[in-house]
Amino acid sequence: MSLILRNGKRLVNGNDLEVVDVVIKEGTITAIGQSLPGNFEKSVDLAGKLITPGLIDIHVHFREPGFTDKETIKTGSLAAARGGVTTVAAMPNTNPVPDTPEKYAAIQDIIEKEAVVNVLQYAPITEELHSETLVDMSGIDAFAYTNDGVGVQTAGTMYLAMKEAAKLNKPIVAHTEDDSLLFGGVMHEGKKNIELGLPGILNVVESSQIARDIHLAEVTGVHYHVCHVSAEASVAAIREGKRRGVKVTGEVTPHHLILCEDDITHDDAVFKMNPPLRSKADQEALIEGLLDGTLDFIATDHAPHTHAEKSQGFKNSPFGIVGIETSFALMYTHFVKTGRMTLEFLLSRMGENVAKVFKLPYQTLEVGAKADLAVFDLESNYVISPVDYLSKSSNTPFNGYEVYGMCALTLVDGKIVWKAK
Ligand SMILES: NC(=O)N[C@@H](CC(=O)O)C(=O)O
Ligand SMILES: [Zn+2]
Ligand SMILES: [Zn+2]
Repeated sequence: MSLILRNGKRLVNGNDLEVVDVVIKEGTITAIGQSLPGNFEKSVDLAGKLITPGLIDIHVHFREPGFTDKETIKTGSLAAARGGVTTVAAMPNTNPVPDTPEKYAAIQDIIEKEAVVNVLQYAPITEELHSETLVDMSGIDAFAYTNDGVGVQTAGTMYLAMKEAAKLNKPIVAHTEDDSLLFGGVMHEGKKNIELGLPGILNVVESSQIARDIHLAEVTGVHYHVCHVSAEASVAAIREGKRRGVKVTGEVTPHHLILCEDDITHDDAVFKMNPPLRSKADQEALIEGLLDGTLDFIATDHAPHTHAEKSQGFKNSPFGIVGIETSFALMYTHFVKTGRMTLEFLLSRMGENVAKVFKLPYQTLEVGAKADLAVFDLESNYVISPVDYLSKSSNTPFNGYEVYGMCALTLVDGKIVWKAK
């Protein structure tokens, strides 16, 4: 099968683009250039849209096995394709938790059969995510280990996990949340929770565990990666850790970069996620942290829940929002269109930098590279609408937002896995 994508625009540097055709044969890019001659079995006119290596989202919940009413590996990966995301990493807070080689292999089997994009599967740090017994890390050959969904509550367990992961040269990825500081909180402890009369979640719930873990990472030498950083003090702790030479990295979500507690209009669980939307000052610290390299990249924490589950208000609904279908458009609209970052910077933080941090293969737009590609329409706007989602769930406060940067086409291994109508 030979395919030519005509009249795309690739990034040269900053925000500068140049018109190119891209030829793909047997899943590989075989030519890039202007007005390329030749006969091809299939030709697609990109009409001046951006063509770029596919995005990587290192933090998603695909809910399989166990919670397939919220999402499956099939629907989650279709949603990824619609977002221009060609590689994802799925969290292990499934049922069962993949805490044995057999349970882990069972998920790999589903991925092999069902996934339309590249899906990596995390293994947990402890059995049942319970902070007690470490999984057999050498027996479960995952790219990284995490208990995302819950924090590792005891320092001793985290220390032993880090020692083992360091020995295997694998990262420890941490959802940082000290349960003893939670006091039943459901949203950020700030202004809005008082206005709405809801119990708050302190910033130190997160930042104190990050501080603990950075010290443990320093003595164990492990690569320690922090999920969904939300608080100013957390950014400061990571910045200081990096300065001391600790192998610490961090991610930030589009929702924590774009929203803060002031944007919560009323008691609606569409605004409920963990960690919560924090103060304006926290939001600004996250943006600064991303811009200065303290936070290494963007990940969505795509966390689908059913409409029924999310219709129970802040107190009773589960934490989490979807994000994989809208991450590029939201970030492009709010940060590149407004001049706060270049397109080059954004794409690196949604692709190349993620690959660098986790030592994953990264497909550049070059002859000889595997054709994992995304095409984005930067010129026209559209309204984010739940009826368009390929995800089973639509729980996000961004429904109704007007954005630029719709994904028009996605290819994995040279095959079209998403094409906008
Ligand atoms: N982020 C969330 O609010 N929820 C996630 C768990 C998590 O990422 O901590 C989920 O699994 O629903
Ligand atoms: Zn988490
Ligand atoms: Zn998560």
